[in-house]
Amino acid sequence: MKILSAEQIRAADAYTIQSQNLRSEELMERAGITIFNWLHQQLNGSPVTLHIFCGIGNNGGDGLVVARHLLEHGYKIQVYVVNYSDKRSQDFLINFDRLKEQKVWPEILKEKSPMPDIQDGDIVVDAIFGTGLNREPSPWVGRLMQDLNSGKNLLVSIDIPSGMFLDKPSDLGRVIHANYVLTFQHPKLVFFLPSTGSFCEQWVALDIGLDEAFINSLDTDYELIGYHEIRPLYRFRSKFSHKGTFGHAVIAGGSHGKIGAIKLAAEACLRSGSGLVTAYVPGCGLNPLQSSIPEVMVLTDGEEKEIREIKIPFQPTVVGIGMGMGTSKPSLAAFRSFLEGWSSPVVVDADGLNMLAKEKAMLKLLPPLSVLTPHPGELERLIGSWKNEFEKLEMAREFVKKVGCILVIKGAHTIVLDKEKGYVNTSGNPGMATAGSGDVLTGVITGLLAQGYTPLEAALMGVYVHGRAGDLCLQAQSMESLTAGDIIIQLGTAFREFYLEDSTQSNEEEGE
Ligand SMILES: NC(=O)C1=CN([C@@H]2O[C@H](COP(=O)(O)OP(=O)(O)OC[C@H]3O[C@@H](n4cnc5c(N)ncnc54)[C@H](OP(=O)(O)O)[C@@H]3O)[C@@H](O)[C@H]2O)[C@@H](O)CC1
Ligand SMILES: Nc1ncnc2c1ncn2[C@@H]1O[C@H](COP(=O)(O)OP(=O)(O)O)[C@@H](O)[C@H]1O
Ligand SMILES: [K+]
Repeated sequence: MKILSAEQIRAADAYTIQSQNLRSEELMERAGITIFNWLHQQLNGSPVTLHIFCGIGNNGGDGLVVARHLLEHGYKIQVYVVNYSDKRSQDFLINFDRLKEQKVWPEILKEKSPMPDIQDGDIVVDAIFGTGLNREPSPWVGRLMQDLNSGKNLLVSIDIPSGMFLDKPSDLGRVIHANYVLTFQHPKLVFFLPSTGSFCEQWVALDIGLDEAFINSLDTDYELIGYHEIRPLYRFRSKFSHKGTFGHAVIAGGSHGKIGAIKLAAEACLRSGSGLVTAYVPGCGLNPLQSSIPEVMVLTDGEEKEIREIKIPFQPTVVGIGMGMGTSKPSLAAFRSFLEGWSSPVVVDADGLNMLAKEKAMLKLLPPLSVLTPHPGELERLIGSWKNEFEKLEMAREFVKKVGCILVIKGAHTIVLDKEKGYVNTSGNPGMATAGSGDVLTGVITGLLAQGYTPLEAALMGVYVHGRAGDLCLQAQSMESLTAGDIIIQLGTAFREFYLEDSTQSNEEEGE
């Protein structure tokens, strides 16, 4: 699903009005009714009081439409106009009059107005600012937002939490902390970034009939990926395939005390369908690997405790490298000389990334379209520090263009970047913040590359399937107990869902 910028949202809005021959107030009515229907479905006529805070633009206009429909369906409402400007929009004014026709006179809140009386358990609907925010809210509006945030009320934001910019950092002291964001048609990038995402606890994208053909024609910087985007990439196996069809992956790394990283990555690689898997480890890895995963072949370095040279006596399809490897001078030299002699995409993780950060000249040795899988700490070592999430993404995009790689920025919503686009993943859960889960991801991506998926496909499918396997773990256990090994076990079910016609996946429309 495409993630639109503020400008693209305005364009889709304008295009829809024109192509469907609508008046803008009719689109607002449709938007407001859609929000009302969602609320009505959840509340089912409950006697709770809803306090609707409206700005003076179109987001406020939406709030007024919602208020009118709530009233018509017998809900108890209190409506406020947060009067931060005199420039009321046309459609706001139309709906302001319609509400007054229903004998509702909203309370006008100004700088010195006392905070309205809201009882614990009442619901607050936030329609103060939408996508038209173009400067910081003034301090008194910020204070009102803080008061609303500190109450014991469910906070439902229309379109976006008020005070949040879509394409630049926001002053988070002046942003509504929404329990639910009822957004129009497509989710916004800020819902998925760590700093702003925590202000959007759950989001729901509501279809208001914006022209999807037009939206599909837009070239967006970001896309959301879930089951429906990944399934078409899935390749069914032909009846006459054999293990040679699915490649031979090498998982290289490990050092004394860190052979487990290779065990996890190699097993995940195998369970993602690589025909053959060989682990390349220092001598101390031989026995533990041979006894724990007999399906995986093992090659050892002459050294016992760390890798000092990487000599692979056959031509592997793909190499995943760096997990638990350490960054000592001899290991770095081995990595460098491996890259000098290697020309097809590699998957680099963990200490492989740290070595690239230590000796940036090695980045030039990376074969084109190699997949790099940093967590935030590794990313910072690679690209330098950033002031905010937007700068981070800009810097990461620059890096991708310069190096010619695919970058998998790991996190709650992992973002896969190639030179064209960013893909925001929707699967996964905080239970996956556990030792070794990144090693599993590297194994999965390497296994997919071994089978012939392109590097971008392997990164996208790998990230989605890894998160999905993590989510499946929670059907039988808790976030606390989840281990990286459990994720490997669930890979089977996660892949199997691609065979099923009617999967129950629907995380595109609703997220947390
Ligand atoms: N897209 C769609 O498909 C649909 C969109 N719809 C709805 O429209 C919403 C966008 O509405 P919007 O453009 O009127 O802007 P909104 O956020 O209400 O702000 C109002 C005005 O406030 C001003 N202003 C800005 N910052 C300020 C500040 N800090 N302090 C003071 N003033 C400030 C600024 O005007 P300015 O003063 O700069 O001229 C701005 O124009 C969108 O989120 C959705 O809810 C639906 O109705 C239909 C379908
Ligand atoms: N809160 C979270 N929600 C979803 N996925 C998460 C969360 N925290 C971590 N993960 C995932 O778990 C993995 C952690 O990787 P990493 O930090 O490299 O772990 P390790 O180094 O222990 O292997 C990443 O794929 C990341 O996206
Ligand atoms: K809002």
